[in-house]
Parts: sequence; structure tokens; C-alpha cells
Amino acid sequence: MTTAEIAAKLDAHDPLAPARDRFLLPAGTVYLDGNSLGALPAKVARTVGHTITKQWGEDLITSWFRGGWLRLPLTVGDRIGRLLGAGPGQTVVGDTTSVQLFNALIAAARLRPGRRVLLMDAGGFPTDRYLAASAARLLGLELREAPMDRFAEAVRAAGDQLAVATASAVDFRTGELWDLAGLTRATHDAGGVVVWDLSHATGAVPLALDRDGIDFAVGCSYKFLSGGPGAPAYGYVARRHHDRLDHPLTGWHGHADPFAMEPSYRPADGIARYRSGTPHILSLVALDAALDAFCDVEPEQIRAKSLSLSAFFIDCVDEHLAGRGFDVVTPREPQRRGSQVTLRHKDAEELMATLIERGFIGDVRPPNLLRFGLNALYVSHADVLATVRELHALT
Ligand SMILES: Cc1ncc(COP(=O)(O)O)c(C=O)c1O
Ligand SMILES: Nc1c(O)cccc1C(=O)C[C@H](N)C(=O)O
Repeated sequence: MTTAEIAAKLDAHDPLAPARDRFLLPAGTVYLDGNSLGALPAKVARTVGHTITKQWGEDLITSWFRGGWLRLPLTVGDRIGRLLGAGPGQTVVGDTTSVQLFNALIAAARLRPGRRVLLMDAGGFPTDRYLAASAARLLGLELREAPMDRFAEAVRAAGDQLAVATASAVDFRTGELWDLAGLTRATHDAGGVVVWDLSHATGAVPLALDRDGIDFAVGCSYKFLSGGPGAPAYGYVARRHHDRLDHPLTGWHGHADPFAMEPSYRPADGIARYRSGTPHILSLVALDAALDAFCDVEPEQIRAKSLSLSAFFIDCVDEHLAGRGFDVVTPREPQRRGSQVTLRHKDAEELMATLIERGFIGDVRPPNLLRFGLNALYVSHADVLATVRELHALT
């Protein structure tokens, strides 16, 4: 079969194909950058419009209490929790991933007083590295870094000095998926606490935070979840830590009784104490509406489609781009792949600029990586083949 026939067959048998209509994608565009900014879900504008005109415009401040605004960080958190393999009452939505990560690192370290080492993933996203360095300085911890393929070794080397280990589940450059369960176990064996950044995994890879015993996790909601530009991030804290959870940002929304306006901080019970200030309602409403696109979809279905797309992408590269200067950077073993394919090429910048001009949107990361995000809800095998053909035409 030709790659065109294979694409047609895979798309014809794709149970998630109808989900594409839940998104507004511009005609003539192949969108492979949903790992950076997810496409616009069709329901979002209408829902946010209603919140603005009715809830804000007419119901005014009563919307905080009667309109459900106050609880949105928790209700939306539980909806994301379903995609994380997290039972209700452990996920809160708000602030940015950077802020969530900072909170998680500090709160995690406070669970291990007397231990000296904060271990971070050497190839992590820059914001994670910058924040881990600052958290270490603030807490007087020794910052160590290790590449992910030697992370477990570094955890063992830190031994009983390990306070916190933090890493990304999926490498933002290569799309490699790491062993969350195994690395969490290794961290626990050393007596440490783990903080995962799940930004490139959420909505893309099945996760089992409760089952895998993960302590803390954070993630973006504007990537595979399509919550919109600057959509609020989430923070997960395993229930077993809630009673001892010492949140660094003791804002009034995490207080046991915010509207009592007490002079001193008294943390709320459960995950509610992991809130801080006033939630970003319009962004939360947009994210809530975006999550409807996932309501009848199981993470395993997303995974099956995503792996089919990435395997087909790699096959098309092998078939159509051989000898044209491309290397497949993303692992070929399916269990080691997230939901993107990364290619190395010396002219990555120029190639991507031309691809985008022609309606094929991916992105580049220095020095020479072309990244293509594969959102199982709206990307087809035909999109993948068309993109590879365009790269063929350009090289
Ligand atoms: C792994 C990872 N963490 C964090 C972020 C971003 O954090 P923030 O939303 O605070 O900019 C990104 C992407 O921007 C990311 O890829
Ligand atoms: N967060 C972003 C932003 O504020 C502007 C442009 C892109 C982004 C991204 O999400 C980048 C993304 N995290 C990455 O993996 O490179």
C-alpha cells in the first residue's frame, strides 16, 4: 500500500475522527502545534460570551456565590483529574505552570525537613530549571541536575539527602516519555518526594497519578487540553499529603473561611488550601468549556490514536524524506513516545518558516529541531502525510 492509501485507511477507521468537529480549525491549515497552543474548541466563544454578558453583565457579584465561580478552580480541577488518573479533590486550577511548579517544589521540600538535595531534570523546560534553582536558593538546598536517562541513578546517589526530585514526564524537545511510575518509586525508595511537570503529557498520554503514588504534579492547560492562550495551570497533590501541606502562597482563597476575613491564616481542609488568590474566571470558564471535547473520550483512545499518528509520521519520514538531511529524534519505541514527533535538520528554522507560510504549522526549538505536535482529537493521518510531502517538496 502507498502511504496515501494507508492514511486513508487509518482515517476511515479512526473512532476519534468525529471529534475534529469539536474544534474550529481554519480551512487550508494543518495544525501541528497543539503541544504549544491547542486549537480553539467550538464551544468556548459561546460559553465565555454567556459568562460575560449574563453572569458578569447581569448577575454581577452574585456570580461568585450563586454562579459557581468560587468553586471553579476545584470543579475544573476534578475534570482535569479524570485525565490524570486522579480521584476527585486532589487537583486545583489556577495561576501559571511556573507558579504551580514553584508552589509544588516549596511544599514538597517542606515535607522533608532536614534533607539537603533538590534534584532536577537537566533537559527540563527552561522555566522549570529557573524555578528549581530559585527554590533551592530560597530553601538553602543543594541543586543537583541529571539527564533523564541517568535520573534514577542520581536519585539513588542522593540517597537519604534527597528532599525533592523534579522532572518533566515528556521532554519538550524530543517528545520522549519517561517512566513516571519507576522514577517515582526510586524517589520514594530514597525517602524523597516527587514533583512531575506533566505539561506535555496531559490530555495526550494516559496517566495514573493515584495508582503510581505520585506526590505532586503540575501542568499547562493550553496545550493538549486546548484551554486557550494563558489558560490557568493545574496543581495536583496526593490526598495523603493534604493534612501536612504547607502552601507557600498563603492567599485568602486557601483560607478555611475566606469571607470571615480573619486576621491570621488558617488553611482550608483538603486541596482547597492549595488555592491562593482570586481565580481567573474568564480563563477558567474557557478551559471548562474546552474540556467538554474530552467528555466521552477515554485517555486510552487518545493514546491509541496518538501512537498511530506518530508511528505513521515516522514511517512517512523514512519513506519520503530519506537522504534529505532529516533525523528522527523522537524515540521509535511506542512506549517511549509522548504525542509529538521531532525531526533534526540543519535548516530547521528556514524549513519551518516556509512550512508555516504554506499553511503547515509546527514550531522549532534551538538549535535545529522541528517539532510537530499530534493532538489525537483533531489531527488526521492525512494531515501528517501532507506535512511530510511538503517537507519533501522543500528539500
Ligand atoms: C514543560 C513545561 N513547563 C512549563 C511551561 C510553561 O509554563 P508557563 O505556563 O508558566 O509559562 C511549558 C511551556 O511553555 C512547558 O513546556
Ligand atoms: N507557553 C508558551 C508561550 O507563552 C508562548 C509561546 C509558546 C509557549 C509554549 O507553550 C512553548 C512550549 N511549552 C514548548 O514546549 O516549547
